[in-house]
Amino acid sequence: MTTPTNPRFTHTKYRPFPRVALDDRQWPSNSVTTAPIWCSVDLRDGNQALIDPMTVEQKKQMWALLVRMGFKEIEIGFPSASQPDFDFARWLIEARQIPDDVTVQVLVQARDELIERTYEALRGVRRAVVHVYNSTSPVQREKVFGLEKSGIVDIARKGAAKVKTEAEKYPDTEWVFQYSPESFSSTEVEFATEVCNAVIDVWQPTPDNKTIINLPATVESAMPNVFADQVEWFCRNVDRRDSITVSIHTHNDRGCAVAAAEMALLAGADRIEGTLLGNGERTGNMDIVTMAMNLYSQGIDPELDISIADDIIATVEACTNIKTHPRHPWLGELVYTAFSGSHQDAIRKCLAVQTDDQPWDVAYLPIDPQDIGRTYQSVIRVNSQSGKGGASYIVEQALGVTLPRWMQIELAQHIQAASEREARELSGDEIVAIFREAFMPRGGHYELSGYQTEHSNGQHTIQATLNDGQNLITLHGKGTGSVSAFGDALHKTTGLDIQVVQYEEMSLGEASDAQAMAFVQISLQGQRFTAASQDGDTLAATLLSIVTALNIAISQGIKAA
Ligand SMILES: CC(=O)SCCNC(=O)CCNC(=O)[C@H](O)C(C)(C)COP(=O)(O)OP(=O)(O)OC[C@H]1O[C@@H](n2cnc3c(N)ncnc32)[C@H](O)[C@@H]1OP(=O)(O)O
Ligand SMILES: CC(C)C(=O)C(=O)O
Ligand SMILES: [Mg+2]
Repeated sequence: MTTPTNPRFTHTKYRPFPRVALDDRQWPSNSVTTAPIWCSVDLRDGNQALIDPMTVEQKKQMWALLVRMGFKEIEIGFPSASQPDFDFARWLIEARQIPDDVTVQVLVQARDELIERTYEALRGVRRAVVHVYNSTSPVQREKVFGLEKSGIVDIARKGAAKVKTEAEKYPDTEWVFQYSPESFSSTEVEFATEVCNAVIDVWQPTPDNKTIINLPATVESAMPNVFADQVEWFCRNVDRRDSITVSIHTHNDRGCAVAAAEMALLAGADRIEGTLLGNGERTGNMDIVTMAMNLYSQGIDPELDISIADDIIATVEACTNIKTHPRHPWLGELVYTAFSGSHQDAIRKCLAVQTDDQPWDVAYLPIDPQDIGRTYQSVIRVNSQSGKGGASYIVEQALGVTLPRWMQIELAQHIQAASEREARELSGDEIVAIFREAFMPRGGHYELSGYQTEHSNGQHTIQATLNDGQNLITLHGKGTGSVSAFGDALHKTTGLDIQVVQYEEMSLGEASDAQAMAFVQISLQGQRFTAASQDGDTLAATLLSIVTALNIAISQGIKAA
């Protein structure tokens, strides 16, 4: 047993949440196949949790983003509680900012004067959801409200009645009523259902005129499977199930808000409330972006435009003053980045064979980062944990060629040494610079000034000119190919026994002025030297790369005769 440093760290003062009696639960066998009705509560629940609540200007910015993303239901605030919320509602209505297919929603406590003010804020709106709530859990009943269950039912029933009678004063608006038994997940499910049934009895919804019943995990206090049981129990027992939209509103206290909302869909819910990137009270509201991307990555249309990921992050950060964690699911800066060698190797190999007409199937990348505007350049980043795949990928992207495997191994050694020396990540530019410095150094002992080749009777001959900085040296050689003929010519001139161990040449493009790239590894006095060269002609590129490899060898102490 570990003795905690702080003696107050005592688990025995907490109790497990009681399970729901639902032995024939169905939800574990269900699947989610379509997106739910989404409702953004960024402008209300997200806003009420901020150090500095949004100004009207920030609310306008957030509103524009939510509409652009395709939200059809947006909770715009608590207009009876604050003047900015009231003013924002008036601006939306008077400046005709609400598209025909978007419905605004507002929250209000079950208190008469607040409900009246709420309708004033909404005067003239085409369609709106009036969302009324009161708390139902034992702790709220006993310690906050000091009421028996009947008193709580009474608040709900009276609030619902007031919502209904006020609505009648504004007959030109299409009103939708929503009720939340706040702290639903911490309430005995039988009692929560009883309170909702009392509200339903007041509102008398029909299949053509539905009421929204929103089930909040105001504070997440149990595992998501317990929440799913509560939702399934509720859906089975609530009155007029066909006349209500069952909505879910989870918070993230245990880190499972998305999981709980997903399981609630399995359990029969129709609608999900949440916020972008999960801003909200304490650990936040359910993150709609994460849940929508979870659907998307399963081949389900999320019915929200998340392709504008960077705009979403920028707007949320500008309106909330909260930074996005680099490992935030789906959208964080690092979530499509691999530093480790084996991941980079797998990603590179999978990307090389992935085509647009096949289902996405790339190891370590659950979706194509390009779908949300991320480039493959940011996918592979290199530090001391990286192997040959990562650095090669970056050089290949920069040069437009595929490096031969032996070249990748050589490159990896240079990169590993540099990243360990620097003790940090190497940028793409640095990696390309290391490649060029190691394998394509400029200058050197010899410069290839020109060459001519001939081929007859199966034999290749070459005449080449080298400049050693002082003299022009003409060399002659023969062999079974131009490369071996050049090796022979170098041997005769320098006295060095140069064996071309590996070489590969490739074209860099389709156009007639295409550049060629050659990679070569020579063996000399028991050592290997690797070089690369680029030229308009493949043979020239190869000969240049041999001269470069020879120059590298000389620069490392190999002496010409
Ligand atoms: C889980 C959620 O997110 S719920 C939404 C929470 N959001 C907010 O509260 C943000 C906006 N709220 C506010 O600005 C203020 O609370 C206001 C303006 C609405 C009301 O302020 P106040 O009149 O000072 O009341 P306050 O919010 O402190 O509520 C306390 C009183 O309302 C009662 N009350 C609280 N919630 C409710 C409710 N949903 N329905 C009915 N009565 C309620 C309490 O029992 C308490 O009554 P008491 O004064 O008789 O003891
Ligand atoms: C008002 C309700 C829906 C709420 O925000 C909550 O219970 O978390
Ligand atoms: Mg909430």
